[in-house]
Amino acid sequence: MKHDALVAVARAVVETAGGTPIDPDYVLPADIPLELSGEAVRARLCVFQDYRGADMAMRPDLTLPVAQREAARRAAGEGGAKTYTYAARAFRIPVAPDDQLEFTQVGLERFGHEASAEADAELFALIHRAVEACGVAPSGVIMGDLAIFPAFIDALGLPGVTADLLKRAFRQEGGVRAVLDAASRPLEPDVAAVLSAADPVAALGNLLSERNIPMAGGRSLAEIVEGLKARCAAIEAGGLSQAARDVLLALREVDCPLGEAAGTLSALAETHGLGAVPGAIAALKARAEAILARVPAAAQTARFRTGFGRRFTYYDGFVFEILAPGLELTQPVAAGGRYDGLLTGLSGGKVSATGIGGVVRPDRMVRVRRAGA
Ligand SMILES: N[C@@H](Cc1c[nH]c[nH+]1)C(=O)O
Repeated sequence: MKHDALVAVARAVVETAGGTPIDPDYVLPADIPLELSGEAVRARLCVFQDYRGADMAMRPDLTLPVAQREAARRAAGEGGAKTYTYAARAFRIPVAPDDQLEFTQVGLERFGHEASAEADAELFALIHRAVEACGVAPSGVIMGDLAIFPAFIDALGLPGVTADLLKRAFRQEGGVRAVLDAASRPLEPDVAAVLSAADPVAALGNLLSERNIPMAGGRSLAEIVEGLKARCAAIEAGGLSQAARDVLLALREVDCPLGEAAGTLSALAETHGLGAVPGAIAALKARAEAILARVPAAAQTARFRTGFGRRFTYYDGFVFEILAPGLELTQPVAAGGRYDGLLTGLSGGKVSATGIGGVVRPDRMVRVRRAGA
């Protein structure tokens, strides 16, 4: 089957969820994807300036422009539960020579439906079915839950600044380790001098250029200064106990078959005497059971990783990627997850509604099928 035939097959599966077809704005104000993409996607955004000199971006996915439309619809006073389906173009600078900058995502976004283990499992099963209908047998599924790490942080009862710093650090690869290392030693004198300067952002810029240190990772100087201030506050608040460090390091490492995830996390919480985590773990357990009931093959293919889920920072619960033979780990054939806080964020707090969605990538599935033929 050629690309367009796979698009049609995937689309037919996705449309069994009902809903309205949509093809929203191609171009977004750049700050929306810049703020809501994780480092990996942020580095791959297609950004340009328009005639006003304003930074704009080609949509890197459909979730953002669809959610933007939905936030506007709700802000205009409309409500209810809504499902949108699409087979539409997205734009990212390729990670590999065989990926294209412009590619089609076939998927759906659902707003205002009850958030539950069943709803998560239903969405995952639908996307999994779309992959299978395209003739691709998933070689692996990676799942995460963005609610787990914050629940452990809250249960540890850390000072507020430290807890916030760690929750933010979790969103970056290697971030938690860096905070744990940094929280145990005082700020380097030249960094402390930057923070006490009249204009810390300018002082940081000078320090970096004096030392010939390039900017990497897509963060602005102002964001780096914010991070340093938070780190400073966390150190002043007493850093982290050895017990807290042990839990967080162990938590970060959890990578196990989906069916074992809840047990592994409960054991970790119990070993460290953390009483307040069971709610988040029970939600994970119910979801894992619902997924394994609907997609029995996931018992062999699906793994849970605490540290997974950083492609977009709008995710705040269940998140997954489906992998296929012959493609890199960075090239999933399907992905999705829950983002119950996104509409609130996009509307500046004017509206709120649950959100969940997922996509498949026919361009990658064509290559998997060709390689297997
Ligand atoms: N937009 C995500 C997938 C997704 C859709 N809905 C929720 N998640 C991506 O491109 O990876």
